[in-house]
Amino acid sequence: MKVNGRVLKDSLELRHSDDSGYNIRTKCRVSAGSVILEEKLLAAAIAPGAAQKQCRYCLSMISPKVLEAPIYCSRCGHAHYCTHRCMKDDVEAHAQSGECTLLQSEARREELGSLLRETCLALRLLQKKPPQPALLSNWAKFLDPASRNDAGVLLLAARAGADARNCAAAGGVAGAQELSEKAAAEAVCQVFTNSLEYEPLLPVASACAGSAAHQGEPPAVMYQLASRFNHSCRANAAYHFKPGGTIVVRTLVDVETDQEICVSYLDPLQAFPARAAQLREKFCFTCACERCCEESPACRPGTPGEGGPAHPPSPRAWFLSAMAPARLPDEAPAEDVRKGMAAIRDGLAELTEQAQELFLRDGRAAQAWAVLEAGLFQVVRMGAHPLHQRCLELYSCLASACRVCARRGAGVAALRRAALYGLLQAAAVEAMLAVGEHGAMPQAARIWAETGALLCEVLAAELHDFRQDPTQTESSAIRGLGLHSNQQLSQESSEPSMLEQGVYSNTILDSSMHSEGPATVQLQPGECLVAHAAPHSPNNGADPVAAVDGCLHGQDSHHIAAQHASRAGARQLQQQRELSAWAQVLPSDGELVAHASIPEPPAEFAAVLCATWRALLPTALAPGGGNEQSMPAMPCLAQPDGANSCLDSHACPLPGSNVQPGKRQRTAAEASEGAAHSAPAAEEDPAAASALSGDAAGVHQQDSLEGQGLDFRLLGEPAGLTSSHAQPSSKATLAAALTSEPGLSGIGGEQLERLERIAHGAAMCQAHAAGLLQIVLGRSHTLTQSSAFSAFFANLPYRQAAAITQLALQLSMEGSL
Ligand SMILES: C[S@@+](CC[C@H](N)C(=O)[O-])C[C@H]1O[C@@H](n2cnc3c(N)ncnc32)[C@H](O)[C@@H]1O
Repeated sequence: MKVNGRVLKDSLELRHSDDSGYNIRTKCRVSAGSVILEEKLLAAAIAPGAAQKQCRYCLSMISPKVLEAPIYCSRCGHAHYCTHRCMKDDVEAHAQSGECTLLQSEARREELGSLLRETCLALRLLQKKPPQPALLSNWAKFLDPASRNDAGVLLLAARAGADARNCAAAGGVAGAQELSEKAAAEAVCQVFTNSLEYEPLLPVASACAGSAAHQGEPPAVMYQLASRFNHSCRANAAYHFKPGGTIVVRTLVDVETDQEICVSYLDPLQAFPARAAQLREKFCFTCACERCCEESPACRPGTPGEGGPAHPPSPRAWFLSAMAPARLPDEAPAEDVRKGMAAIRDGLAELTEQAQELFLRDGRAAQAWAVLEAGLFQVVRMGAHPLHQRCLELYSCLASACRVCARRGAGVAALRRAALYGLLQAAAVEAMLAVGEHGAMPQAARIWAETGALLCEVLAAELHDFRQDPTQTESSAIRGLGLHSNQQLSQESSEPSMLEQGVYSNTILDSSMHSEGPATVQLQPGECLVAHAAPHSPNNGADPVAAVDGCLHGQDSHHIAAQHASRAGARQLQQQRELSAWAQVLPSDGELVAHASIPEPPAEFAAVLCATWRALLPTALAPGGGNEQSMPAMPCLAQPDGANSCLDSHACPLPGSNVQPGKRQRTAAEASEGAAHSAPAAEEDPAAASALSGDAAGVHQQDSLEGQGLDFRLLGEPAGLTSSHAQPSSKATLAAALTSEPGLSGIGGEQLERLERIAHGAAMCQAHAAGLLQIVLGRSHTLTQSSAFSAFFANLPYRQAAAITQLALQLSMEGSL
């Protein structure tokens, strides 16, 4: 290995620059999907929660058989192994580093809590030959109370580590050397700066296993070289792990000679504030990557209040945060436009927080579904573009929440709803790729794969229902009575109400921003998967914010489109010189173009997904459907002026909003009272009760896109999911597989066609995921029936699984592979 211009891995070199310390660059052009580094572990440590489940040496999960007769270090009792061989190979490092001594002390283990993992890793790092050049520790920043309020905790870890090592040395452990607190503190900081989390199945993990990401903290791992990649929120490389801890780094796009190679330390789908906060809190640095420079408020056009430099934002940043305060006249003063956008931004930010709290932290799926869905439609009506980055985060949460509700008893109709949100999420992440955010490719692959898996689940549930009752019509399927119908949402029923939790805040409502109709979204005939956002022309040319922050406005026909199905639309955009007003602020041509090396979806993509969307939509239940009693009572959000009518009752997503015209609805305050007295809305309001009960008369159904219930056109059209009316060609293999399944011979034409559409959509999602995964993970992970992909189909009867897998395989071959 060489440093400062010397060769590292044939094509890589580690260079020092003053502003970002060491970074890794290519010495030659590298094409997308190339392995640029494959490296063995330098050191690893297991999180306390996983101590008995994962091998401390090779990091693999310990088999149930071994767990019956565990293999562990008899001194500390906390180092578990998968085989005697692993224990033998680890014995020296475990003892010499002082880790064994540290783990023997119950008091220390408790004192350190989750920091035990980092402390053990620091000890193991110190036991190795120090990597050269020395690893960055960011020591001054980590231990400065001004930049980190838990600096004291790091010192605690350092002290505990040093004590343990000194005890081991004093106790005569062979090879254990004394350690100063200072050296231990520096090693702890090096761990915080350079370690990675070992998640061997990612990015396929959450798609395949679903639960892997939620099984507690993964091991922390360090590498000589791989730990030295700088971060970018628009990374051009991504890593994954092989069993045993070896890391593989692959380029996501073509990388030119001498270009820096960066990976992402976080989920790049997050909006700028969340990313910035995470990097600051976890790594103590302010990201200086290209994307952050484009998205940070400091880089946005100057506004009187914000004082940033007056230059236009990048088209990408604009596109992914497009919004148009609705109901503002063309000549609205810039101040009104600004206020409108601020209200939308606040609304989205609040919903993101609610998603974090309700679902991710508290696991309240039903409440999260109801609250987020209501809020989402509201902010979209206020003018947020449905492909706004923050909507993407909400779709993700809604898809998971609906899926959890389906499992807890809301049935197949909730599962269909989950699939709708899955498709929206996938469309939004595809939009990111289409406008050049290639760092999101691993996430895009995972999301397409998950959406495919969700569609498979819908299919399996529908087939199950059909077998149970072959006479059932679609309308009985609507009630979602089939799948898991005897399970209640009991886990949530005893939870405090949303209002008690204070989740109903009206801060996202601003009376001036209420919209009568959807934000202006224009579709062109025949376009497939086209996302549009029409920027408001700068009506006061002096204020670029008004122009640039993209007020979508009716009479302003300039629009921007990213055609996801074939990236031609994004390319076309540059040529659309009718984008005159927008063109004034576009920094340069060609920025809204996907990287040429990103795989395009298979040819029939758009038509198939639109058909799948249409097949799901009429029978996807609104919140509260399916399993009535324990679903949350959902009052309509009150308007700030105290009026108690629903914002937009013909399209209100909430149960209870489909009451007779003129019927008084409950205010949030009344609902709060009702909730506080644990009197379900259902008892007070027969219409709401009927909606909650899943009764066909009361359920929000959408018999067609014109349905009176929740109008998904608002989201589906701009995401391109309704824009193709071309019928995808029928796949004979699927139809044959479906009709030949035992118990399905009597399946009717319409029902069969619906199921085919869903199955075809599943295959298409998997095929596109496979194309992306081939870049991220390599050819060995290409879709095959024997690969991990088969796990998606675990719920399906074998023949459908085989037919879909085969079709997906064929499509991925025909398509981008
Ligand atoms: C794993 S190290 C990367 C290698 C490091 N540059 C070095 O000199 O060894 C991570 C540290 O590099 C710096 N860094 C990485 N990416 C950065 C970015 N996008 N912006 C600013 N600093 C960054 C931060 O100090 C961060 O804590």
